[in-house]
Amino acid sequence: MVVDTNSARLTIAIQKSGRLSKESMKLLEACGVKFSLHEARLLAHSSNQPIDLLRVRDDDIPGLVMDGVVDLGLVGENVLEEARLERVATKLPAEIKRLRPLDFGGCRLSIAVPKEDNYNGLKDLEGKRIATTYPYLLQDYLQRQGISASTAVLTGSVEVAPRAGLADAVCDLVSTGATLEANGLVEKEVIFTSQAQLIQRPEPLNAAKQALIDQLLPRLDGVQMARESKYIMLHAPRAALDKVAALLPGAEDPTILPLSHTDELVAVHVVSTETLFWETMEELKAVGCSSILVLPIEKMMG
Ligand SMILES: Nc1ncnc2c1ncn2[C@@H]1O[C@H](COP(=O)(O)OP(=O)(O)OP(=O)(O)O)[C@@H](O)[C@H]1O
Ligand SMILES: O=P(O)(O)OC[C@H]1O[C@H](OP(=O)(O)OP(=O)(O)O)[C@H](O)[C@@H]1O
Ligand SMILES: [Mg+2]
Repeated sequence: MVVDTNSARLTIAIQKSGRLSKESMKLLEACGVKFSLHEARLLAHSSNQPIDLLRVRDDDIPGLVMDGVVDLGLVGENVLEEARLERVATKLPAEIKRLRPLDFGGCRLSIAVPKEDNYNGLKDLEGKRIATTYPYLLQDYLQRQGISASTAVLTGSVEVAPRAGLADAVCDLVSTGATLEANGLVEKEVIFTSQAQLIQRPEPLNAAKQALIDQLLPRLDGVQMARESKYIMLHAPRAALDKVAALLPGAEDPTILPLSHTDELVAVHVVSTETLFWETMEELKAVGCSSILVLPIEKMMG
């Protein structure tokens, strides 16, 4: 199969099955791009937009975008930077355009050692062997820190390497830390922090594709902004409005509405760009607010 990048159809590469797949699909759907997916199919056509999805292993996404085989890709920064370093080292094209950071796939790449080790700092890794799926990111970091250590490259089950006698330490992705803990490892150095990114191939796109992207990006911003925002409604004592405004995080220009049954209370409606914690709701109640509602927002446009 050859994807025709000169056609009017925009091609987007996403992870077929893994940590980023569901969120990638959800985001595109929230932007109004519909797909009816056949699980086994590599290429899926959108039913309402001239957009095709190429579903591949995440490791292949940076190369597909850098080589101009697809127009856009959704991929973790860790995989992107690893591919970039590898391609620079092997003199392959490594340019991409970064369009947007995405609000999912947050994790860090960390060096961890067995919990029984007496680790006192990076110098303890000198001359050691570190198991990782990210040899270029790891060596780039070690070099900058002036440490010389060897790498054992494993594409999976990195965290079992020390117990299996394959390495002294690991350099692996961490989110909650549960995987490290379950394998008797302790996180010592964060070498890279990552989240998913929307990337574009470096050459300019034809007018039809560019028009699609120009429509897609504001939608994507609207979806991401809406996810972080809440619509808050409450009744507040007129006399406490200043205190209420100070308590509401990231809330600008609240709408103040009169209530039919009382002059002392007013209804306040406001979009807040930050999470409203229980503690803040309790403080609002303490200054006399009642009927406090926090609602999710689906879409936003300025
Ligand atoms: N625990 C985690 N929490 C959040 N994001 C993560 C976590 N682990 C990995 N990620 C992000 O999701 C990406 C994909 O992770 P996943 O484990 O699905 O990859 P994979 O096993 O390499 O999949 P593939 O089969 O596509 O190669 C990672 O490269 C990283 O950016
Ligand atoms: O700190 P934690 O929350 O435990 O997450 C870290 C784990 O998550 C990822 O693996 P994943 O669960 O995606 O499975 P994989 O081993 O198949 O990649 C990553 O490779 C770590 O092993
Ligand atoms: Mg992978």
